[in-house]
Amino acid sequence: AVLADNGKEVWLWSRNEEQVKEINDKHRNSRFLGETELSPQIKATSSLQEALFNAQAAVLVVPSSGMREVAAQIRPFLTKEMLLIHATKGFETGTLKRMSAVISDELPEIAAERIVVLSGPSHAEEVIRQCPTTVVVAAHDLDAAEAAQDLFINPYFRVYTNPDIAGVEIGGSLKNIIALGAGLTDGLGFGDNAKAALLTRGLAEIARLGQAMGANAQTFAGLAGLGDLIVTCTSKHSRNWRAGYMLAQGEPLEQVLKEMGMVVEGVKTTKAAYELSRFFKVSMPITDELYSVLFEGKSPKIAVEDLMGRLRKHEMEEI
Ligand SMILES: NC(=O)C1=CN([C@@H]2O[C@H](COP(=O)(O)OP(=O)(O)OC[C@H]3O[C@@H](n4cnc5c(N)ncnc54)[C@H](OP(=O)(O)O)[C@@H]3O)[C@@H](O)[C@H]2O)C=CC1
Ligand SMILES: O=C(CO)COP(=O)(O)O
Repeated sequence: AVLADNGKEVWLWSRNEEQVKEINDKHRNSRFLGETELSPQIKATSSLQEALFNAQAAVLVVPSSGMREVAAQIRPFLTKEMLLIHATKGFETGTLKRMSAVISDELPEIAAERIVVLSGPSHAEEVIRQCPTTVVVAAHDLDAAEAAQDLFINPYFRVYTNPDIAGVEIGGSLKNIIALGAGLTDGLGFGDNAKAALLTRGLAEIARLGQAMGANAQTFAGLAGLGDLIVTCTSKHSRNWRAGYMLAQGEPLEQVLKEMGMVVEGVKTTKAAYELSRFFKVSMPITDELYSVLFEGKSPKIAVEDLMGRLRKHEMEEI
């Protein structure tokens, strides 16, 4: 919608024929956007070849679990000049790779300089209403970042550049763990103090792992770090927050995910971060407790008690 508002011809690709038909015939995507009318400049297709024909840029936004498969599928239709922008938040299960690395694996002929990450505090439900939104585009190459900035920027969608791809991907992914935790503490009826504690100490462990993985600490104070953490932990639009809230009501994880019907990246990301924290030998107490709640049946209330009862320490201590 942002690209169409900027006068671009936009082709959406979907594997769902009914969705394609609805977008083309009625200019609506009712499953995700209700009655909102889409610009007629947005066309849909179930053919990747058609979607990518003569394209200046491809924007990949499937859930992290589908990124490798979709990147491989688009390979025959890419040109070297095309900009590859992704907005997916998460790591690949098993390999623990960031999404830009998964894309590079599958598209070896695309120069790393053409890969751009778009991230930040941006719920689709508000962007479609043209609510003022700020995001960041990260690329190794400033020209590529500025080309992506040019495509998206407009009076309601402000786009900053940042050279730190790792930091932007890691910040956007790890905040979903803390958002699950924020939903849990809200669901348990704990107040604003608990939420502020979770965000602040959550950001500390996000930055700790991020720096160990080669990211710039400053990125975590920016839109892809603190910004996205705030929007996801404080909004009812957030699927991760909602999933945490439902878990606190005692609903089993499988049922929560089924009811949501949309991706809750924080679940897989908790497992990935749990493994990454051990690989990089970084302490992530909130992630550890969430791992126990999600995958080991620990009671959320006991998890909070255990976090509060940890050994006393200095606020700036590394471990
Ligand atoms: N929604 C938001 O506001 C934001 C989302 N993101 C990130 O974007 C990514 C996608 O999120 P979102 O669109 O909200 O997720 P949803 O679950 O709402 O939608 C996912 C869409 O991707 C399709 N899909 C899933 N896997 C594949 C695949 N292998 N091949 C083709 N299509 C596939 C699904 O199709 P089907 O219905 O057929 O399964 C569905 O249409 C996530 O990483 C999320 O964190 C980032 C910023 C904001
Ligand atoms: O990343 C998002 C907003 O920036 C969307 O968060 P959820 O996936 O929790 O809905």
